[in-house]
Amino acid sequence: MSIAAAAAAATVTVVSPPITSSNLRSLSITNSFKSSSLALQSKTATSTTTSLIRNPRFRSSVSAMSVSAQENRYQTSFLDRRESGVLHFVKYHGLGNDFIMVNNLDSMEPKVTPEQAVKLCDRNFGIGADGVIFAMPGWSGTDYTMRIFNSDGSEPEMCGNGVRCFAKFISDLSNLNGRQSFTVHTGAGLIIPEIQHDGKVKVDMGEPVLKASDIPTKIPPNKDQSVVKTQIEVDGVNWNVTCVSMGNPHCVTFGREGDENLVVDELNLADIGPKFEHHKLFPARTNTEFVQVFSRSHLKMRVWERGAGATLACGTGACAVVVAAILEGRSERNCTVDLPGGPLEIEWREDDNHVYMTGPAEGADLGVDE
Ligand SMILES: N[C@@H](CCC[C@H](N)C(=O)O)C(=O)O
Repeated sequence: MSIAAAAAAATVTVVSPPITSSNLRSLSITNSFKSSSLALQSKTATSTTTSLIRNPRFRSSVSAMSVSAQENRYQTSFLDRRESGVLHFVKYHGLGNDFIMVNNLDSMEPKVTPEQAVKLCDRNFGIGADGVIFAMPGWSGTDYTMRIFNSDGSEPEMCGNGVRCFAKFISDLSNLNGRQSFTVHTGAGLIIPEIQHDGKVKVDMGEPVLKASDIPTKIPPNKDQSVVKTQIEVDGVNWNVTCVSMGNPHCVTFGREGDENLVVDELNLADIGPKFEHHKLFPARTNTEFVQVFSRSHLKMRVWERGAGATLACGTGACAVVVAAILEGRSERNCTVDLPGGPLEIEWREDDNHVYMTGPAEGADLGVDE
C-alpha cells in the first residue's frame, strides 16, 4: 500500500492480541484524514529512511472520527487481509509505555507519515499512544528493522520499551520456529532482543555512548570526553547532570546543587521536563531522567521524554540511569529501576561494555475472551 493510500485510509482496525485466527475480534475506528499534507509527508518519510541507514552506530487533523465496536470473526488472520486503504495495527505496551504497532514487513517505507502518527497518538482525538512503531524488513543482514515515530512526529533512533514490544509483536506475527532471539536494525545500530521462558524480554542494548559531542550535548566534557556529574542551569536552578546516549540522548540527574537527594514524586515534571528537553545545551533535544537512589541496586526514576513528554516508562532511559549511577559511583552494575509503570532490570556488563535490559511487553488487552 502506498503512503498516499495509507494516508487516505478510511478505516483503521484494532485487534486484541494474541493474533490467532480463532480468537480474532476487532474494533473498527473510522478516521478521515486531511489529505492536503500527504505529498510532503511522503518525502519526510523517505529522508528519514536515508538518515537511519547512514547512522554510524550500526557498526558493531483527524477531522472526524467515529468508533464502533463490532464482533467480527474472520477465518484468517487480519494480517492476511490486505484491503487497500486499511491500516492494520495492534497496541502493545512495555510498563505502560504504549505503542501503535504496524506490520510494515513488506516495505521499507513507513505506512504512516509523521503527521499521521501525531494524529493517531492523540489520546482524545486519535487512538492514543506514546509512539508508532514499524516492523520492517531487515537491513544489511539483520532479521528485521524497527523504526519509531514519537507522539510529536519526530523520529528517535531507539526505544527500549518499544524494542521489547517489537520482539513480542514479531513473535506473534511470524513463525519463528522456536527461535526466541533475532537481530534488529535500529537508528541506534544493532539491537538483539530475546524472549525469555517467563515471557519477559531481555535486550542487548549495545554499548552506551559517553562522548559529549556524540550524545549530543554542548556541555563541556569534564571527565575524558564525557559529561559526568557536572552542573547546568535550568530555569535559574543548578542541576547536577550526567549525559549518556543509548543511541538516543539522555540527561540524567540525581539532584540539584546542594540537594543530592531527589524525591522524584515531588517534582513538577510537566514544568521542568520541557525546560531540559529544549535546553540550548542539547542540540537534538534530550530525554531527561530524574532519579532517586534507594540503595546501590535499587533506583527510582521519572522521565520526561523527548517528543512524548511524561511517560510511564522509558527503557533507554532506565539503561542511561544505571550507566550514570555507575559513573557517579552511586550503584552496582546490576540494578532494579522503578518507573511509574513498574520495574526494569538493568545490567551494565563489565566484560562486553553492553547494557542489558529485562522487562515485560504485552499486547493491549481489550478484555474480550472466547
Ligand atoms: N520510551 C522509549 C524512548 C522513545 C524515544 C524517545 N522519546 C526519544 O525521542 O529519544 C524507551 O523506552 O526507550
